Amino acid sequence: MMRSKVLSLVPRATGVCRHMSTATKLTTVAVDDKTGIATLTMNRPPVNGLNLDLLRDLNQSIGEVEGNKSRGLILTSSNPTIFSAGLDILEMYKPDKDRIREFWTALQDVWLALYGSSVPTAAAINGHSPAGGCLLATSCEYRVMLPKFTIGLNETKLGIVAPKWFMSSFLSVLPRREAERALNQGRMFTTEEALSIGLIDEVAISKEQALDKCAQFIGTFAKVNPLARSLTKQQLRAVELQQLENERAQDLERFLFFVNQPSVQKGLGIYLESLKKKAKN
Ligand SMILES: CCCCCCCCC/C=C/C(=O)SCCNC(=O)CCNC(=O)[C@H](O)C(C)(C)COP(=O)(O)OP(=O)(O)OC[C@H]1O[C@@H](n2cnc3c(N)ncnc32)[C@H](O)[C@@H]1OP(=O)(O)O
Repeated sequence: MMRSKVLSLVPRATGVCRHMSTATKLTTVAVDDKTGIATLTMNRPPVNGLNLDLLRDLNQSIGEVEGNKSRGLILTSSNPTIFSAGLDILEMYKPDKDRIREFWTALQDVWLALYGSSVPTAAAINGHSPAGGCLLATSCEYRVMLPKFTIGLNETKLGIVAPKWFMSSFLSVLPRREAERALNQGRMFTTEEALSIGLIDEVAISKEQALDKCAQFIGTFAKVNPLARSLTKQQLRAVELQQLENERAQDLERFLFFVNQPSVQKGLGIYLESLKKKAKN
């Protein structure tokens, strides 16, 4: 039975799905009654750009899943072609000085909550997943992706630098040599390339199949003691988590200094223009 207010009932393949969150607007959490697995869906048109509001909602939803004793968390998108376009560049371009602090702090919070989540996590990557999208996906323990999309940390291509903790998630999935090369190149991988290098674990032909495969992964822990499993995961991830916890303030100042450099602002402006021109053509 659900432990928080049930707002609506929606049948799904595996069982009855109960939508729980939803004081928030940009994310929803639906818990499958049969499997006990929560699906957290990002829903910020047009591209699930991670702005302050979406980050806050993500953080709240992850907290909700932690709190409601779900058996696992599947992260996905309501957009049929985009998992997440990464950070909303508009938050970083000509930023408001108070809001950008809150923005970066909210991103730190989301990473700490997702990478350090006590429940098993999986990403059903049902669309493109650049930069911050890849950060979210690689913070999960398992990734299933649909064909003909791309994923990667492309920061260097935008003239920006992925922070250490972005690299930590990436390095928890890829061998160091592959991660280093891809980060330096700002490389985006196709689904097929991502599978062959190990950046994703499986390919699915539909979102439904991706969700099922994620649920199967989470099901592999059914006979493992949950406390032992979560303590094991958290010990394995403790160094990276603790590093950001210890350096949060410096990390924020580093980001602010970097992003406010005139050359970085100019580069972000040019990149935004190129995205808009592409949309017009
Ligand atoms: C030392 C440490 C220091 C720290 C230094 C700082 C470190 C920061 C780390 C940064 C991490 C990041 O995530 S940076 C973000 C990186 N993200 C990207 O490069 C993704 C860019 N976007 C894309 O590639 C594409 O949009 C893609 C996601 C594939 C979807 O393609 P589509 O053709 O479907 O859609 P588009 O037409 O391109 O986009 C639709 C609209 O959304 C807008 N849009 C797309 N992506 C956007 C984005 N990320 N932010 C804002 N707006 C975006 C477009 O401009 C369009 O706006 P209109 O024309 O107005 O409709």
